[in-house]
Amino acid sequence: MAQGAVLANPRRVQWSLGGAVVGAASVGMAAPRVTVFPSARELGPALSRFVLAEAARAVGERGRFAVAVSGGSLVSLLAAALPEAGAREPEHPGAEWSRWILGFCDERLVPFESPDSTCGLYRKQLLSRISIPNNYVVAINPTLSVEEAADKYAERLRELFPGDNLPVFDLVILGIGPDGHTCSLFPDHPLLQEQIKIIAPISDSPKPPPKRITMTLPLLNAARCALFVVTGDSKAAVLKDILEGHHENPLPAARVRPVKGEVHWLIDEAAASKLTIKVDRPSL
Ligand SMILES: O=C(O)[C@H](O)[C@@H](O)[C@H](O)[C@H](O)COP(=O)(O)O
Repeated sequence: MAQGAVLANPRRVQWSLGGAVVGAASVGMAAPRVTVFPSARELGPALSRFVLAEAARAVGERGRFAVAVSGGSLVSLLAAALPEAGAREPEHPGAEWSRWILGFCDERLVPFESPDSTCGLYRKQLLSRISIPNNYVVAINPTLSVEEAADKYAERLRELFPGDNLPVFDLVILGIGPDGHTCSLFPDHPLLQEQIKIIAPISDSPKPPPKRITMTLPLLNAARCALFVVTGDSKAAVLKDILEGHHENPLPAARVRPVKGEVHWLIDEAAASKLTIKVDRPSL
């Protein structure tokens, strides 16, 4: 059982942050669990506890932890908290980095040296401090065309998930844009209808740079757990729409509903400011 996780019953797992339960989920239910923190400062340690608990559960059950991460502000949030948590608890079963497979929920088609490269940023800020084996960091080949890069990425994932019809990540960690995009899946984009590809190219991303590859909804919704991390008042309106709106044409982030998995939201008070639904506020 993942350290820090208290199994209330076979269908519920609770995550603790120094004794305070920061979230709970009924395994198999898609109902999102929303946990609100005063600011990113308090959210960071809870994020690393959550990730390490998921990692411990995966390693305990399957001997490895397959996680996919997004770009943007998530990079610095993870880099600030994860290495420190791992150093604080080197025996934590989730901190056995050699058991990790790290993929990217999306990636920009730029050289790794570019400040726009998500993998480049993770290499600099996180992977220089936690030693995931290089061949288990699934990076794109940015020298290919965006179509080829997407195909090659999908091929590599299928190699790493032999026997899975769809690669099943233990955890996908997502952000949202003010327009409700997640990964590089944008509102009203044809990619939202993609049902065959697991990784798709996009050349007209409204968020620069324009050329990217992205996980598609079938792949995201095959995950065991989807975790959204959202901070800042610029996300408050769209977050209300995603969590409380009932649309014929849901925003991309609202379409992430893992078929057999959980959805969690770790957000700060600024992003939560327009919500009326029930949320958890851990006593820190
Ligand atoms: O590489 C990217 O651009 C992302 O994967 C993207 O989907 C990001 O998660 C959101 O745009 C939120 O970004 P912020 O958290 O920086 O607002």
